[in-house]
Amino acid sequence: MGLLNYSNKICLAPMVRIGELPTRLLALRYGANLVWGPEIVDKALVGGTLVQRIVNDRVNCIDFVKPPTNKVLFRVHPLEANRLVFQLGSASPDLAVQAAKLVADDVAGIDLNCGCPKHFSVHAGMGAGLLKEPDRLISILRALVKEVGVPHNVSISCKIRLLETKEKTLALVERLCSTGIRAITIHCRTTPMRNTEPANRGYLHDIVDLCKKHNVAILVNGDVSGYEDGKKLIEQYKLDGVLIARAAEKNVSCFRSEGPLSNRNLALDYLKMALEVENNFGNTKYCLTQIMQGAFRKDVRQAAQCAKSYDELKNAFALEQKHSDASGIVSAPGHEKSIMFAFENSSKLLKALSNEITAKQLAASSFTKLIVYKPDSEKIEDYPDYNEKFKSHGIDLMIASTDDLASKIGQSNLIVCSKEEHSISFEALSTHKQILQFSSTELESLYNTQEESNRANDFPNAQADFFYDILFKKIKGFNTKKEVTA
Ligand SMILES: Cc1cc2nc3c(=O)[nH]c(=O)nc-3n(C[C@H](O)[C@H](O)[C@H](O)COP(=O)(O)O)c2cc1C
Repeated sequence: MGLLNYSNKICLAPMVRIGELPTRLLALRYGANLVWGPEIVDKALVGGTLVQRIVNDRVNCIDFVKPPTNKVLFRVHPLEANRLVFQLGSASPDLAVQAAKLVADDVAGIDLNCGCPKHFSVHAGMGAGLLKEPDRLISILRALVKEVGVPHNVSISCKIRLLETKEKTLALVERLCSTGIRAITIHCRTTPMRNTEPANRGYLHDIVDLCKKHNVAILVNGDVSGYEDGKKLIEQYKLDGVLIARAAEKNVSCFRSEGPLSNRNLALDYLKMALEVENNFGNTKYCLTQIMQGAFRKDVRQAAQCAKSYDELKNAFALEQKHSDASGIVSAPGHEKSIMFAFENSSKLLKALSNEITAKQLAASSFTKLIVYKPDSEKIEDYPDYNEKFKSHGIDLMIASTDDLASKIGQSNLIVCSKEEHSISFEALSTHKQILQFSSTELESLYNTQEESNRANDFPNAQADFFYDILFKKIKGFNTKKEVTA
């Protein structure tokens, strides 16, 4: 999967119950760069019967299920590729390695929880219990790096709390940096401190300097309220990134650069996402009722709280819609619109699109922003600089990377994407975007035609008509249609 790049990242912190798939996917859609899953203890994966890895075609996910009940322990979506960190609870190098190996090929990072102050964790020598036994903590990290990180090409990290004194914290960080881990998250509170006490960043600069000296990424957690605050802290303390927990628990759209959504709109997005990925009903109800607090009429909240099935949850929302039209979350395209192209071979596509006819057609359909998704497999140098060409038609050209794919999908009014790229079409469809899909064979003919035509200087020619006909017919019609597939 390739090692994680932790630099300049605003991330969803690990949270049991909250950090299941719907929250993670929404966090990514709203702009989070990386997402941590909820802590799962090693024994849940390897104790008794081994967890099984199952490809779930129905929701296009990988499920880790526990026989004999086959309860889903962890569900991973392809949209999380390169951006998902699995958090492990462990007190033993052997168990940690066995458990981490089971998920290593489906996640980008594995993080050891060394900060949970809860009795069940500390009592078993896990979480903050590890801070009291640094030798064991170090041996777990070394084992994870050697036996999982290196062979599976997955990044190993840990999340710790401050110790009682600056000297003790720095001494521990120095030891952690020598284990081969790639990142440390520091929750700026000591173990006895409750979350209601303000985070202590008093000597954060020293911790940052130490990590930088060892080339280990440093991420900070504690009282980060959202996108703006995160960016400010990254700059102020020269951090690699920040992790946001409670602010995201309350409203996961805190990752949006343009500010959070109202809890009403968020609740609707959450329910739709939970349905799309078939999230466990009990978990959906728990997360949803948290989001709904104070944001819905009392009778609606009560109906949600009493719901025993997804149908009953939907009925609760139907009750709400009697009072207000909640369909406003599917934003109507305004005057200025964005179009996004997302294919595996986008540099070729951009070359094929960069002709006068395309630019004029896009401008005629009021598109002022053209977003082209650059998959990780392509180099930015492969993208010719067509900015001026499109600019002369009043269109801003923007190249989006995997990191900001979800947020760019969120900003687009129409998404033209590959039929084979399920994660893109999933995100586009679940955000209720207009979507137009082409297969790679259809596109291939466009590329080839364009290359021939370039040589003959007569683009587009008759063979490209197929693609262009469908594309522009649909683009022109897209205001009135909800979903478009070629
Ligand atoms: C509901 C909830 C669940 C949490 N679960 C985890 C967890 O699984 N692993 C972990 O390392 N920290 C967990 N934490 C702690 C947070 O990741 C974070 O360290 C803490 O809340 C401080 O960050 P904040 O001030 O942004 O909330 C949890 C916190 C909350 C509120």
